[in-house]
Amino acid sequence: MATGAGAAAGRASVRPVDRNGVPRGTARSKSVAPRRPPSPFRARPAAADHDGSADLCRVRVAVRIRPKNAEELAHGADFDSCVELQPECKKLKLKKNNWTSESYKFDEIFSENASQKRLYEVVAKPVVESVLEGYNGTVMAYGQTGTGKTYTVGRLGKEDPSERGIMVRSFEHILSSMSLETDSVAVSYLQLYLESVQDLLAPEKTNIPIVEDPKTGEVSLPGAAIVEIKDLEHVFQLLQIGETNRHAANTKMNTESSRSHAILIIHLQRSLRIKEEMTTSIPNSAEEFFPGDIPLVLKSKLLIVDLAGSERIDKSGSEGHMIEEAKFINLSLSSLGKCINALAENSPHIPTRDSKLTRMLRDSFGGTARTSLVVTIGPSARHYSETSSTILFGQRAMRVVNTMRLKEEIDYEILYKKVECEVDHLTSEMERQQKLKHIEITQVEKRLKESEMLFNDFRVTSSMQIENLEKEKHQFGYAIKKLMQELEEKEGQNNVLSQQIIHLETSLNEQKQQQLESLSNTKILADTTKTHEKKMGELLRQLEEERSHCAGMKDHFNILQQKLSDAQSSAQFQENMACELKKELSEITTAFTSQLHSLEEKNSELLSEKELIYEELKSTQEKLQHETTHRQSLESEVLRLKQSWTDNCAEESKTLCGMVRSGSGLGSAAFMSKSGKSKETQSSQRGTMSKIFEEVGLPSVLALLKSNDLEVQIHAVKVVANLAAEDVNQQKIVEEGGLDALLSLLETSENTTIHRATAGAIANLAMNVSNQGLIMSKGGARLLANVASKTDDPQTMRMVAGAIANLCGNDKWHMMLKRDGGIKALLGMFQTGHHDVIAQIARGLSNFAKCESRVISQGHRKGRSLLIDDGVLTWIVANSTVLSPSVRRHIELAFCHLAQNEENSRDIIVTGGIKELIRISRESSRDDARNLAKKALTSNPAFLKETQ
Ligand SMILES: Nc1ncnc2c1ncn2[C@@H]1O[C@H](COP(=O)(O)OP(=O)(O)OP(=O)(O)O)[C@@H](O)[C@H]1O
Repeated sequence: MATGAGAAAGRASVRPVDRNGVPRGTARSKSVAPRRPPSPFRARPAAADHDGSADLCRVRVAVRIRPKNAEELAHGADFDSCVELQPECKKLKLKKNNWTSESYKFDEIFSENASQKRLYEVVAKPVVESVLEGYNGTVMAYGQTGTGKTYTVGRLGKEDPSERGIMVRSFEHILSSMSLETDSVAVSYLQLYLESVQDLLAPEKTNIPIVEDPKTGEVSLPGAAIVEIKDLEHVFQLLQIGETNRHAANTKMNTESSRSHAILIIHLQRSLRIKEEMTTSIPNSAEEFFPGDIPLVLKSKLLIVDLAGSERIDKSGSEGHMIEEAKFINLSLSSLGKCINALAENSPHIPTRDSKLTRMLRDSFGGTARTSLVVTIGPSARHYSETSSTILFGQRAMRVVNTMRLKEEIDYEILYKKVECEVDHLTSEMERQQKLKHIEITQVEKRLKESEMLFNDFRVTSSMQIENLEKEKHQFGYAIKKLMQELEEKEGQNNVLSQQIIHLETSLNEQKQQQLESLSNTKILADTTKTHEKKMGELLRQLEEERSHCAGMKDHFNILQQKLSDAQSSAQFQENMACELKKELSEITTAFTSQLHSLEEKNSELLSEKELIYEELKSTQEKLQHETTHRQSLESEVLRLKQSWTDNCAEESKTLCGMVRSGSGLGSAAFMSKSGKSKETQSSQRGTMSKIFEEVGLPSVLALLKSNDLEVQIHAVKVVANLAAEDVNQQKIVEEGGLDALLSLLETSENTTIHRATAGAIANLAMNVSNQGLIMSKGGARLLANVASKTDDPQTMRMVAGAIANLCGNDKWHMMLKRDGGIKALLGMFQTGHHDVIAQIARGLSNFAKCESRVISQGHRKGRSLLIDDGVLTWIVANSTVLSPSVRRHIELAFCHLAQNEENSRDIIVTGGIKELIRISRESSRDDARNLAKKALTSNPAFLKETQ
């Protein structure tokens, strides 16, 4: 019950819905199931509808009437119907008497013939559809005890699918609408019993704290088991486990009355991807970081609540511990009623914190969930006032308006994984790039080095070559110069020779002239001429030689010149080559430098990208850290509040209990009200007793227990017995010595009426746990057993059996109870054959076996059952089938609890109990007994061997 509707904030993004239930400003994801047309149950306005925008979220209320049961059919007018249905106009008439009636309009009316299927489709299906779309939802059954809440909500119908109730059908619907590959369905199953939240799937977890998020108002139970669902078979298993662990009892109003509120929470988680075009209210940073691909989850919860029935203790016949249970049930239901009233009247204060039930249902009434309520009623006029108050509750609930909101969250887990993946990917990419870069640099460096070496080699060889060429050139130059000189010298010599020849020719000619002139000296002249001619021939030959030598020299000079020019062109070529190599080297260096630059740029880009991702990762981690710290501080705040609340509650509950009891009056004295007297006689007797009590005071009344006058003694015991039915008096009676006086009367008196009334008083005192210890330690069980062995009065036996049955409900005293003969006495009273006595025996054995089984399963005790030595097993096997059905159901349950202890296997087999176990597993009318019997038959190796 939300005290403020606009409390949504924080991590989850909460979007309001439009008139069709679609979140405003959001395009729906493909993965979300398309909306179905609204069901008539959802759309049809009711008498108490509010303004248009809230209509869709008003709590929807349907009424279902149970068919008459065997008792109602058997009795006549007393059980006449007080309800007249007009389903066609969704109205019902409640008849106070033949002339006064009132008419009420609801969202739907279901007659006694309405099928489970139709009820699911009209009441629960629209809520389940909303839950599949991401909203929270609640389906709840409310009504008087025995009017069909569990039938409507929790019926398993494993064998007969048409019998299936809302829980099973919701799972069928959810599992057929979801893909368990991408989405998940999980369940928690809890009971609220005596104001303690217990896990029905892990019963060792008790007192589970209820935690409320102060920002969003979200209620959670972090201590409860959340079991992921695999398939429908798994659902059946879990629901059966829950049913077996749920507290139930046999009351006058319902043989299988639920003594706790059962709350099934189905957690759905559906994956979404928000695409770029979608407008979301997810933080911008996330969208910037993962544009167009933000992992989102729609988380929703469906609460299916089977409330324990409201009951009038006097009517339901609750006794002992059951009275305590009934008080807690009524208290939490009255808190729920107060919250509904406050919400219906728009009161500024909603007393949500008054009970754990209202705290757990905070979101269902006045919160963000779509809520449907089935109010169950019985037809009988005998229960007119309960039916009327149930109907008024439903009418008020119809005025409660919820504000449905869609809750979507960033899937931080997936986001975190995604970021991690991205970082991993980038890191490995960066490392890869760095490796590649390193390889490239190494290769380029290697090539550069090789080129440098080549270049150096080339430079050395070419400079050597140039040097050689220079040398050669120099040598050639020198040789040419020398040749030229020689040539010049030869030419000089030639010139001298030519001049000599010219001179000789001239002188020859002159001599010839002279010869002509002097004929006498002809001979001498001829000789001289000959000598001269000879000399000239020699000179000509020398000249010729010189000339050919000169031509050779010229050729050699030409060759040398050719060689020089060749050497010069080779040096030019070498120089060109060096230039080209230089150019190539500078190109390689430039390319390498630019490659190096681009790699460095890429590297710095990758580094800054990595830094960005790290920052985002850091902020996500900080967010998570912040969330965790916030949650921890909330938990400690809740613990602190819980402590102070518990302290306050202790005070308040005392007061309230007193009020409830005073409402039920002395008439609720369980073991005195069945005396067969008329109501008027009882109430006048009660009046007289209270008067005596008020006027004379408890000490004086207790003193009269020791009176010598038998009549006075009888009246005093009756007064004490009636007073002992009230919790408030019990402690005083014990403190003033009343218990001692009663036990002493039981021991000393021989009077049957005294025995009966005293046993009744002790039975009433034995309802209280602290008194049980006193009764046992003062030998009460032994004295009760003694009376049982002496009396043949069925009413006395009923009181004695009732007292022992109450003591059986406390495992601390089991050993002593057995030792003092309590169990034997219980079985011994069976011979009376009186139904009421046998019912108490059955109740006692069932209490004993149930408590013992619990203690053994929790490992606090070992060994075979204490009941076996006293012959209980043999008795059960021999008698269970001849007992009346209502008694047999208790006995079957007791037997099944005994069968859970493997230490009892041998005795069960020897006494022929296997047959009985098989019979119970097939025929028992109690689902829990059938389930326990099946469990024992399939899990106990000794039984398996026997059955094979
Ligand atoms: N619509 C129905 N059709 C047939 N039988 C029904 C219907 N409603 C209830 N019953 C029967 O009535 C009996 C009591 O029903 P049920 O146990 O569901 O009541 P309840 O309201 O849950 O009671 P309590 O609050 O005591 O647990 C059961 O035997 C059940 O099978």
